[in-house]
Amino acid sequence: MPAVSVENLTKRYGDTVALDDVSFQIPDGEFVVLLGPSGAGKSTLLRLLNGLTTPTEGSVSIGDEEITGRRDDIGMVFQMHYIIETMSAYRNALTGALSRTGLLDSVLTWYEREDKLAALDALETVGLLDEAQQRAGSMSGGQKQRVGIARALVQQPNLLLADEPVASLDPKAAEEVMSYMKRAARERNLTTIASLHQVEIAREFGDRYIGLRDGGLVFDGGKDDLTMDVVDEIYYDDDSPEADLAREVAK
Ligand SMILES: Nc1ncnc2c1ncn2[C@@H]1O[C@H](COP(=O)(O)OP(=O)(O)OP(=O)(O)O)[C@@H](O)[C@H]1O
Repeated sequence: MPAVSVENLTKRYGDTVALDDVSFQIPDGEFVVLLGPSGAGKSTLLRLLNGLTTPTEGSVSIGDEEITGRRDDIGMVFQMHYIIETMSAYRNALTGALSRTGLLDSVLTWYEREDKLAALDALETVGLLDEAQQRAGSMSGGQKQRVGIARALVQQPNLLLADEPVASLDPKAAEEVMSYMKRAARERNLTTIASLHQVEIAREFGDRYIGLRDGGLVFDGGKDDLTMDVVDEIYYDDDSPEADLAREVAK
């Protein structure tokens, strides 16, 4: 059974078709990169996968369960990391256990021993064990994003979703963050879907690529199939710097 099944998924906002009859299946443990210009529907798809919004038509299933609302077993990493700057990396990672612990317990700092171990384990996975007690606010953008990944891992997700996780980082930090995300996914056989603007980084990390344009699926394939023509097809009338760079890299 696939880890994720998307069947004829359509999302309309009034007259806007944000996602148009999209279908695909993702096997367990695959690392999928979502590509597409601004407005293509990437965030909408991630929000549907996370149960943050409901389909107009079609369905999304995790394993054999159709998603009907927000779920605790789906980890999310955002462009803005939303970590708490005054807390240590460790305490930020621990908040990933909130879905199991409950808000009151977390405020009173009653975490289970297994959650504490999970937080340390997750920090180790993202290369921040030595910085566990460092105040998150004093960390670099890349380190903060790695704390965000650790927090998502503590949630013990069955699916990891990342919406433009490295868009606000310089290329070196972006590559580092993606390396750690890939490592986390590999080590835990964690099915991951990450939307990325930077095709040069995408090329390095994806097992598979899904290209969206105007809400429709225009590409679904591996690295070798991600040719210049395909990139042009995905970004056809987008003249943003990211799209120009994408074409440059695909040459
Ligand atoms: N809540 C909403 N209400 C109305 N329209 C929306 C809403 N969310 C998304 N849209 C529209 O749906 C389309 C797809 O948007 P979406 O944010 O999914 O694209 P995207 O590929 O993630 O773009 P970006 O890279 O800029 O985030 C756009 O036309 C957008 O304006």
